[in-house]
Amino acid sequence: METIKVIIAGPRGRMGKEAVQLIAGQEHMELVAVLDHRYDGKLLSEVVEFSNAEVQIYTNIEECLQNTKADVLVDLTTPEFGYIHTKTALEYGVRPVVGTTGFTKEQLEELTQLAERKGIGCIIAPNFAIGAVLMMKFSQMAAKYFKDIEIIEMHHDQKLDAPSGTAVKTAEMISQAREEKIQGHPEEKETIDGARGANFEGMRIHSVRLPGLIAHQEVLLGADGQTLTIRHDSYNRASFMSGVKVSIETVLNLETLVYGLENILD
Ligand SMILES: NC(=O)C1=CN([C@@H]2O[C@H](COP(=O)(O)OP(=O)(O)OC[C@H]3O[C@@H](n4cnc5c(N)ncnc54)[C@H](OP(=O)(O)O)[C@@H]3O)[C@@H](O)[C@H]2O)C=CC1
Ligand SMILES: O=C(O)C1=N[C@H](C(=O)O)C[C@H](O)C1
Repeated sequence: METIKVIIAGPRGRMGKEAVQLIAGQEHMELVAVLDHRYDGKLLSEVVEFSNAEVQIYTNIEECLQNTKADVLVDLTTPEFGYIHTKTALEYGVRPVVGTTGFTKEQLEELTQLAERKGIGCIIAPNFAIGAVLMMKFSQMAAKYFKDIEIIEMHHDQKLDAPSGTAVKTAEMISQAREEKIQGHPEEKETIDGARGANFEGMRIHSVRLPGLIAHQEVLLGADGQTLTIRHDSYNRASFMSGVKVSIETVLNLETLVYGLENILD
């Protein structure tokens, strides 16, 4: 297998650090540069404690892409910059693997069209953990029989986007198996704004943010006299790394944008 040259954007972050370690452990992958918004020209090992990655930090994405001739850019940054990085990478013919969440529907559509036009692969995966993908698929299956659904996503309090990318993807997948439905009492009133959560085609999404949490989600499905709860927990960021690895390998063989890890797993 040929060596896959990888750039990581956001290498000092919680996910980015884990991804740097992942690449270091792969014989068929090489970290050729990292993209940050600080420490231009320094080595990653100089700015991240316990890192021995002797790889250059770039703060300018175009310079980074031109100088490194990478195959794949892994983005683990913020909704604002993740979108810019993905778009720029596609324009330069570098395949993005994007874990960053919080993109709008319009941004996803635009990136899909750009990848199509360029004829190169891109993977945007709101959740790289296999258990989370199964939770979404099981919820979609159950929605055929249980039409009333509430999603409770629970994350650490440093998270920028709400609802989480996983919750949005779950709701989108469920909506393929269930008609839009008004839930709860048709005349219910919120006496405190937001009490019933966000409304996605009648499904309710509740976002919890607390220190101590990492990434957790429950999908509650109700029917006459019974409820079904489908829950997934990530207890560390290593839980996401097998999905990052398979995405880096798979994106090389794609010619379009794929949104969701469920679309590339066997
Ligand atoms: N798909 C999945 O399975 C998962 C996705 N995520 C998503 O990944 C993203 C990152 O999460 P997490 O690691 O927890 O967040 P962190 O805040 O820990 O990391 C983000 C990193 O990006 C850096 N950054 C900010 N702006 C830029 C920029 N312009 N260029 C390069 N780097 C930049 C930040 O630097 P600084 O701190 O100096 O601002 C920080 O080091 C989020 O969108 C999150 O929702 C998270 C977990 C799993
Ligand atoms: O910010 C996080 O931490 C996570 N973000 C992703 C999301 O928004 O769904 C994936 C996972 O839940 C962790």
